[in-house]
Amino acid sequence: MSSSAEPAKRNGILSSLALTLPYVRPWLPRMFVGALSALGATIVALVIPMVMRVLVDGPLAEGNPEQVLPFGLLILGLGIAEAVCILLRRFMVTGPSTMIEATMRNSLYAKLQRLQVSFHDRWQSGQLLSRAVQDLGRLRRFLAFGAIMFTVNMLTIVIGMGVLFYWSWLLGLAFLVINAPILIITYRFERQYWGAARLSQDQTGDLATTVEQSVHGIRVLKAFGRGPHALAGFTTQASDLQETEIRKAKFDATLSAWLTFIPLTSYAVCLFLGVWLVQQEVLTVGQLVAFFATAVVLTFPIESLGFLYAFSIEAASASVRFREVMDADETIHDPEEATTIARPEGRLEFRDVHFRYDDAGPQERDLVDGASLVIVPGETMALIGVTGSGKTTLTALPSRLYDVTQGQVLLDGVDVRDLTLKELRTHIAMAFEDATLFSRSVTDNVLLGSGSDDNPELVEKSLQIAQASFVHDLPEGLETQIGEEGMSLSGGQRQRLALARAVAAEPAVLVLDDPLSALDVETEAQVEDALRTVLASTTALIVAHRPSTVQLADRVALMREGRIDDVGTHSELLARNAHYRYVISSLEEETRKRKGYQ
Ligand SMILES: Nc1ncnc2c1ncn2[C@@H]1O[C@H](COP(=O)(O)OP(=O)(O)OP(=O)(O)O)[C@@H](O)[C@H]1O
Repeated sequence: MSSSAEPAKRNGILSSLALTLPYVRPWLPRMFVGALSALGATIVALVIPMVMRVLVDGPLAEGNPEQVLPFGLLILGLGIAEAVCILLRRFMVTGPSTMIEATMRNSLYAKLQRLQVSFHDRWQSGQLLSRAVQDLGRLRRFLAFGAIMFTVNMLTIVIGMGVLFYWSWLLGLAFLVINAPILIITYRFERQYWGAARLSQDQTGDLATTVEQSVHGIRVLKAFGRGPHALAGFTTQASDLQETEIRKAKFDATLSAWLTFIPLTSYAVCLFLGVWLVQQEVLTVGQLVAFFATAVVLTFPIESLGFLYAFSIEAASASVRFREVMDADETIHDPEEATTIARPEGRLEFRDVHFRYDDAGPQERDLVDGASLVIVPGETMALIGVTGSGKTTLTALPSRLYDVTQGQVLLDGVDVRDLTLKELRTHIAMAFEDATLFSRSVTDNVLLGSGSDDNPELVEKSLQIAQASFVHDLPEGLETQIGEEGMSLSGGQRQRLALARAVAAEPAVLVLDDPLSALDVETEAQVEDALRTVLASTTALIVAHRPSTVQLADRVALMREGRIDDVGTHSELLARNAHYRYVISSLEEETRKRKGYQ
């Protein structure tokens, strides 16, 4: 999903922020105390002018300087009370906001784990990364500071207005009328700023995707000398983001200017009016001082509205972006009433299976278009077909990386959709051509699918079968941390480790999507020999791109135009199927070419 993807319909700020309520709710009492403390601090700040009025109209006007000390002490006490309230606010709010952020981040990560592969096919990694890191950080800061200050400042303004009216309703009214246009200005600001805030967050996600992709593909970029080209693309994206940030800053600056200018204008008008009222003896000097002391207290809350309003909009937009992921449909999930297979035998059946990707055009035929195939327990079935015939796609269906769009995949006669995903994936393990490893130790990588964290015998056995004993020569043996995605290993080494991982899962069914493609022919033969011993008890479906892999199999299934065209032993198919002979001869041709290169 890119920045051009349709963002969720724009809600109001409050309803967007309310999307985080399930995570905020447990902490509301504490945050409420925090808000009360902040309000306490503000009220204390508002009381100080009142004390000053009494001081000015009383002891100072009457010429009693000895009474100034108690007033001074009172103001000092009020100052201390204000500081304590501010401390309490921080204490009450900081912990919850970090807890909320952590809970939301964990929920997001858990959701990403649950979401089907087709979701990840559609969404850019940077968009997910920026939501998990940047948006949630923004929400935390808003909850810890913005939300409380916004509420308190609004309350301060309302209470302060009341106090201004108390000192002089005429001055209060003048103050209110002159400041009223702020409402219209902030309304316009919200409309402009919302779009820019969302755009900037999406562009940040796009930028993160670009960084991620270029780091991931750094070898390709370097090998093809495309670094400068990638940099040019990145620079364009970065300057798009910069432009959006400048637009935001302009909106922000315009609002702040109005929020400074309008209250100052109102002070000037109120000053003239106030002096005149004092001359008319409608107001005392003390009341006028108190009015202005109160109005000064309101200066910061009014000015800060611009910044806090922008902050709220950004947090609201971040909250919408978070929910867009959280609300994504989980199309592949556990059944309501799951069946279980206590002792799987490993009979795998594709029964009239159809599948098409979400982005397939309506006129296109199904990519898997009525495939039927039975693999009996302990059998090794090779799957071959011309490139693009749908072999990889078919192998993704048994473990429900994608769900069939019609038909059934059955394990021991049970529809795979009737098992929990956890159980299904303990029965069926996969190894892919593109071997993905994690930045963890060799042991952790091998045991990833085994359900055990510590099983040295199993690790050793699996490594032997996958001909991956090279790991013992790594600097720290099995405890060596593998670089990100196994980048520190060769392609063939990575594939062998991924194969060891699939073997260590000790599944009833092993699905191997051409996991030996990066191996030299000799190593492949050794792995195949070792696999034969394992596969004797395991049902296996192996996508084959080399004739030697086909010979490992008990039978071969030929895939053609989305169907299983023929099934038989290698020699049977060679004898009776012209298309099979064509596919095999192209595989032989490819293998010859590859050998020529080696
Ligand atoms: N995630 C996806 N979303 C949309 N289309 C896809 C996706 N993955 C594969 N395809 C399309 O499905 C078709 C079949 O791909 P698939 O990888 O299953 O074929 P294959 O027989 O394994 O090919 P090869 O032998 O080259 O590995 C291709 O045309 C491909 O473009």
